[in-house]
Amino acid sequence: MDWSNELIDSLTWLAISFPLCLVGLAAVLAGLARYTAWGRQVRRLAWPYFRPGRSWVPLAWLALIVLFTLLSVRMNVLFSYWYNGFYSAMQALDATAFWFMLGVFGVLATLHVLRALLAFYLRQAFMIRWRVWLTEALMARWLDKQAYYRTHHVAHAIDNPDQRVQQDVDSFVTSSLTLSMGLLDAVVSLFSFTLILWTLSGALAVFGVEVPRAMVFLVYIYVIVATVFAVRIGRPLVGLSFLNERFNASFRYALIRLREYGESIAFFRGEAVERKTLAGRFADVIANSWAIVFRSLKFQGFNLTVSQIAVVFPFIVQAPRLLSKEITLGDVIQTAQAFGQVEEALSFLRTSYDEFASYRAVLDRLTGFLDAVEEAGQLPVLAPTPTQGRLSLQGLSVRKPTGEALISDLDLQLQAGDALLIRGPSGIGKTTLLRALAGLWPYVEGSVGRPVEGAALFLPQKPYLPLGSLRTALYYPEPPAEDGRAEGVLRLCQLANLIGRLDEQADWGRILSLGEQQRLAIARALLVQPEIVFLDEASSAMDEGLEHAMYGLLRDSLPNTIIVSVGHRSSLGAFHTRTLELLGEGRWRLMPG
Ligand SMILES: Nc1ncnc2c1ncn2[C@@H]1O[C@H](COP(=O)(O)OP(=O)(O)OP(=O)(O)O)[C@@H](O)[C@H]1O
Repeated sequence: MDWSNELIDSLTWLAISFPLCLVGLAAVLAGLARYTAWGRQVRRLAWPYFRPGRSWVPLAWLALIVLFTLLSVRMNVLFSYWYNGFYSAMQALDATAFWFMLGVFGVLATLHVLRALLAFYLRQAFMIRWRVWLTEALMARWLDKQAYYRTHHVAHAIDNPDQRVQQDVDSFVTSSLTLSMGLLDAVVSLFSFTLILWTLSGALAVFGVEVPRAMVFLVYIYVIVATVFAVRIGRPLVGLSFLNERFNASFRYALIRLREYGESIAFFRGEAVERKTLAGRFADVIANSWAIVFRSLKFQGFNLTVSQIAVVFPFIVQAPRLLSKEITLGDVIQTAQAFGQVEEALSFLRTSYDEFASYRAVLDRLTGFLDAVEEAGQLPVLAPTPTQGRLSLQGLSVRKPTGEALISDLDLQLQAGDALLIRGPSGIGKTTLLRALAGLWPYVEGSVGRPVEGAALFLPQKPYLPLGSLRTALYYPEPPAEDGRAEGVLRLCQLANLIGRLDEQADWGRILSLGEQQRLAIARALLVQPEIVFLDEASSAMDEGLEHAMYGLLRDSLPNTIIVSVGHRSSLGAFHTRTLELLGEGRWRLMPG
């Protein structure tokens, strides 16, 4: 090896191999996307980010990572020649060559450290950027057209969507890069070190037959046989790794529910039942972990044995040629190194099998998420026609997901200042009618005209209080304002005691009583002054006197607003101009007062 020319040689090597690798990588990815189901899943998830029509930056960044992967292979090749020269110098007791090789090492080691640090930075920065983009894209799709809600109605509802957005995106990005660059590294190393091994290996007599370049053939046969066995031993890890994620997610979900419904469970003294549920789900996690441990023991045991044999194998084969002075000690060391590199490269499939198994599971979960979101997007929606100060229902029919009629052919007109009370026994479809009017319920026909967006307000029985201050909750979903109106409406809703705490950050959904939360929702209506307000048992937790006061306040403060209420108390009738009674099986009756 001529070290003085090496810089030029290495640059030439890079100039040839870099474009070749880019083309090869693109061809492999295109082939996988065309001929394998998981390749198509990768394309579906990755293409929107790498599409040049959007931006060239991700592809350029990836190309830079490919370049650094090639540099790493080239450095390994140089190190293998360095070992040869260094050991040969020592064997020859050549002091000049020895010190020269130490100088070469100094240059190589410096370059190696710089390359490793830069490569690390490039990879991490690339992964963070990709993760940010993909997470934002999935969050956007999750929030678009109320997919977070409507996915409950799809045929293939998904478990733990939160885990998919948060954890699986990270795993997808990391594994995509490590697996693809690992493969590239393996292929280029295979070429480079097979060449080295070819020049260093001699003939070997196998059962009396002379095999030329025996070392090259031996390493290939050895690893191919080992890989076939390893894939058979490792295959069950695919399913086990999928189950691992599922069981953990379901255990975590049970823990979250325990926290969310803590108070109800505490009232019930339901600890024993909860412990049983938790223990059951945790037992699944542990049983699966043991199954992974035992399967991995077999898998890793096999892999370790294969790698250990590979350490001594080249020495045994080359020893006779060294002893007969056909080759130098440096040649033997370089052979062992090249053998190790070829073995490692060929073993890529075998050693990455478990990571690939988890990767497939991640792909299934992420594409399952996209499927559910797309399916939710295709569910029919009854988008309301915008009107001003008027509610108009024509031929409105609402069904259960099973097809059972809840309301058939409803015609109704309400003008500004009108108020409608919807009544009927529990489970008859009152809330579902409001969902249909809001455009959330998919099983609906007919037409709805009503004020939309900020001009319509829906108040459910259990108000939603977002994270943050009380002021944020009061103005939600508008940004909080400090215009003095919040204090006024709190006073009107008999919540003056909260005025001093408007900017306090707390878990208000837990602190305030349900009645207080419902009054806070009424205060929100007073602030927003909508053209139409829907109240779904929004005063159920108040006593009759307070409910009376709140409805009186609504009517007086918002005289032109249409009020549509769902409620059971007969006293509510006084505040409504019409009553819609649901009678079951789709029948209904509209009455004055
Ligand atoms: N997501 C859903 N999937 C399947 N069935 C549903 C779903 N949501 C509601 N239902 C069914 O639709 C019917 C009407 O429910 P809805 O909540 O509208 O009743 P309601 O009249 O408001 O009852 P309540 O007075 O008890 O609040 C019920 O039988 C309910 O089980």
